[in-house]
Amino acid sequence: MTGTTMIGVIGGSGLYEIDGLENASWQRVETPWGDPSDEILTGTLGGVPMAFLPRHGRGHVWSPSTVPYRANIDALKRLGVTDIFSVSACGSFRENMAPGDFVIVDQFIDRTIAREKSFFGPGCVAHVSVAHPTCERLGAHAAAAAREAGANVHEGGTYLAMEGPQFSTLAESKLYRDVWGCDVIGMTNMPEAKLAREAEICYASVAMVTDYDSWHPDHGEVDISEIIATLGANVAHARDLVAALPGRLGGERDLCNHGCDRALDHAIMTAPGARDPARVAMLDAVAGRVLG
Ligand SMILES: CSC[C@H]1O[C@H](OP(=O)(O)O)[C@H](O)[C@@H]1O
Ligand SMILES: Nc1ncnc2[nH]cnc12
Repeated sequence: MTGTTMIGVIGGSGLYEIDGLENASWQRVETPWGDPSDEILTGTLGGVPMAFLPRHGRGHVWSPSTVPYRANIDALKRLGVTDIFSVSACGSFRENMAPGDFVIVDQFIDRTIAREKSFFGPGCVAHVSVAHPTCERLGAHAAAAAREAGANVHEGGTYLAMEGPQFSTLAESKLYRDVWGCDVIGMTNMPEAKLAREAEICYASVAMVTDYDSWHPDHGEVDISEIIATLGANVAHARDLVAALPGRLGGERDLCNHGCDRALDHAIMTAPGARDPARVAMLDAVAGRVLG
């Protein structure tokens, strides 16, 4: 065993709080990247420490483009989170991935264009691999927990991350489905997953299908009221999934067999003497393990 587990849950549309945490309190966490989306609910569940952050803030105040992704991941790292389960609503490009189903995403195509995507930059340059952008081990736990929660689960799927906030045109929807082979679409998992990798936190993405996007001949345009109704009907599965996580992960953890927790081992390019102390100071939580 190399350390203790702390589970982080990022709640997406429809999931703004969770129940059942012992010693629960909402905590304000300051980061060098600004304020996170909201205070973070911390406590323990089944004896395992947990932190819950509503991605859009309570009351849904942040749009997909304005979610403070860097502050969110930094704040979770700062609290000691080792394993993030991201919960999101998504549209589906596959007939068999029906509204209400859960997809354990394992690949992304990042089409977002207006977001800060890295903690690194001038003064401290780093390049991590995101060839396999989610943690296989955590994804398997997410799939098992979702099944335990009674959801219909698809293990594996490619998520197209779009900028939004508008939904896709019909031509875009067909391109993503027929040409690019994507399975689901959403607006938030990028750059979240990339930042989690830079912060050496294992990351799994649980996408709850709310609609068929616009490609489906029998479903027409994406209708937000239908999305909200589907979310309402499925949020109980998401809460049950979260409740099943501590029992699956346990309180102690080994090194990640996927290497997520060592992603920065050989990633930093800037020579020690050439690093900008101000940038290095901002990386205290995210990259303190390798920057010292
Ligand atoms: C409510 S429909 C569009 C909205 O829902 C998804 O949010 P999240 O990923 O946080 O669950 C999608 O990405 C859009 O932001
Ligand atoms: N069809 C869709 N496109 C983008 N984001 C979504 N979130 C839920 N449904 C979506």
